[in-house]
Amino acid sequence: MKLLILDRDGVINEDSDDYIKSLEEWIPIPSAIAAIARLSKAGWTVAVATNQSGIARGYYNLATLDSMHARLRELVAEQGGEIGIIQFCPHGPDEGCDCRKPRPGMLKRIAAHYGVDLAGIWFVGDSSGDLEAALAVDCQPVLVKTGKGERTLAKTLPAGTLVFDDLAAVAAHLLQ
Ligand SMILES: O=P(O)(O)OC[C@@H](O)[C@H]1O[C@@H](OP(=O)(O)O)[C@@H](O)[C@@H](O)[C@@H]1O
Ligand SMILES: [Mg+2]
Ligand SMILES: [Zn+2]
Repeated sequence: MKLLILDRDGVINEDSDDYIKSLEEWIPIPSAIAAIARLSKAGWTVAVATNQSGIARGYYNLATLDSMHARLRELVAEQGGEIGIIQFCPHGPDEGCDCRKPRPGMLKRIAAHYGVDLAGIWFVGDSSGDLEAALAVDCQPVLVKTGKGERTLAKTLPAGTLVFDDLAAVAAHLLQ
């Protein structure tokens, strides 16, 4: 199974240090939407694993989060593709859940959903926590320079991390 797992904020859509608190603040990266559609049409399953501590912080609610994900699905479908499972962690940093990246709980749930092993599956993110979550379950850590990616690139990266400008470049590599 060709499975690709994506972080959301900073990879699929623009990120903000003030969180993405409303549908209006959810600004897709156009080339990322096109990349997801291209991958999907080429037989890839594209899943998402996203930290959404803004829920626990009271910045927005589940209905708002669902509206962002409905919009994401709509935009990809308009280009003939589809998004697979979207896993999110609604918890705050102090709740000790197993799903908040850098813990790999969401990646494990995605693998279980599709009945696949995570070893070597690419997980594309913009933050250190994404890369650490990947390593925790033997996924291939992939950093993109969009979102917080440039900031992450300025720090020491885990050995073996692949770096691409953006999701479109990741898709071009996978589809070459
Ligand atoms: O990149 P993904 O995982 O899709 O989502 C990240 C967001 O949930 C937010 O995560 C927060 O981190 P804290 O949760 O406050 O540590 C901050 O980095 C925000 O800027 C960011 O929008
Ligand atoms: Mg991110
Ligand atoms: Zn969680």
